[in-house]
Amino acid sequence: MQIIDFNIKDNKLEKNNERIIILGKFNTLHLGHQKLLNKAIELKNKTNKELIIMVYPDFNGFNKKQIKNILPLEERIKIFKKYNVDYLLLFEKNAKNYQITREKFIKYLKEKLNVTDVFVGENFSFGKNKLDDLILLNNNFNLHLIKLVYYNNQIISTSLIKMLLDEGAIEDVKKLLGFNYFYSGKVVHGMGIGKKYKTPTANVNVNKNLYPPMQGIYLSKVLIDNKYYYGITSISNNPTFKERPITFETHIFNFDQDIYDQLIYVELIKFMREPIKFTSIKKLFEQIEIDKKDAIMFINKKK
Ligand SMILES: Cc1cc2nc3c(=O)[nH]c(=O)nc-3n(C[C@H](O)[C@H](O)[C@H](O)COP(=O)(O)O)c2cc1C
Ligand SMILES: Nc1ncnc2c1ncn2[C@@H]1O[C@H](COP(=O)(O)OP(=O)(O)OP(=O)(O)O)[C@@H](O)[C@H]1O
Repeated sequence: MQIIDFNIKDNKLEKNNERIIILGKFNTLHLGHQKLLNKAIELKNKTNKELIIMVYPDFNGFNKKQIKNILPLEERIKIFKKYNVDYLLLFEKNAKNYQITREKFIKYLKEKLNVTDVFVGENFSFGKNKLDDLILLNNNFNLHLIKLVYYNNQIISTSLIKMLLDEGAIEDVKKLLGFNYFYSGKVVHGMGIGKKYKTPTANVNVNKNLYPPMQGIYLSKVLIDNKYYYGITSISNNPTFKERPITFETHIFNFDQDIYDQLIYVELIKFMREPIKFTSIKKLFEQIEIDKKDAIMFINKKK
């Protein structure tokens, strides 16, 4: 997969291939996005045309701000590679790119990228004028307008999933994403307190662009070296202790290997409770023992 930084003047791709493009921001990959992607891949396989997907990076070029996404760009790249997408068109939100007219953008797609087919959801628009935008696309390409995917009468959208994450509604998030919300990163050293209380935790250095869920204690599944383990994850600023930054740490069940510096994936399965400010470390670890029992009970029920 080739990553192209959008540039209206450059980015000329070879003419000998016709191409399909999926237009949107794609800040994550929810069930609506997956429908679009699967339909476009069907056409790619049928026609041998190459597939381009337009995505927004984790950066807002207007105010130079980092954006927090449910899937930071590096995770999205891994997924699009698995889908065999040929090109990722990185479209930075900045004044220069936003000044480009729809007509110029369409000309660029046709002449520079040799696009013949465009996939968008029914709610797609370049700006405010949705109907006009769709007519314009239809006049210039084979337009594949994909019906929106709903959950409980609500259109699935990135914004809706972010709202649910803010509430810790991790099980609903899974229904909209089609996969467990997860984060990944290398295991780093913590304070070493957990070990003393028979609860070692894998602290993960998460991508700064990750959109976090509500702080809390979650039942989780951890992927290490292609093998899954259950765990309990604490995402909190550890209110029992003074001025600790937010940490992402997991006590992994039935596991005692040294994994410092190793890349792990942590999938959140169930919200268990909110973090509590305990009056002593002893009380905190008494509660953690209860959490372990609750988690094991739940895991055994699932099996
Ligand atoms: C299952 C679990 C539940 C936790 N619950 C809380 C909590 O309610 N309040 C809190 O201040 N810290 C909580 N923590 C975080 C602990 O403060 C943290 O694991 C401990 O300070 C050890 O940190 P270390 O890994 O840096 O040594 C929890 C951790 C785990 C694994
Ligand atoms: N629920 C959905 N079903 C089908 N297609 C969708 C759905 N939501 C978005 N799309 C389409 O997927 C493409 C990318 O969507 P985009 O990421 O821009 O929107 P979104 O997920 O609704 O995000 P936001 O909430 O930030 O607007 C667009 O073509 C859009 O029309």
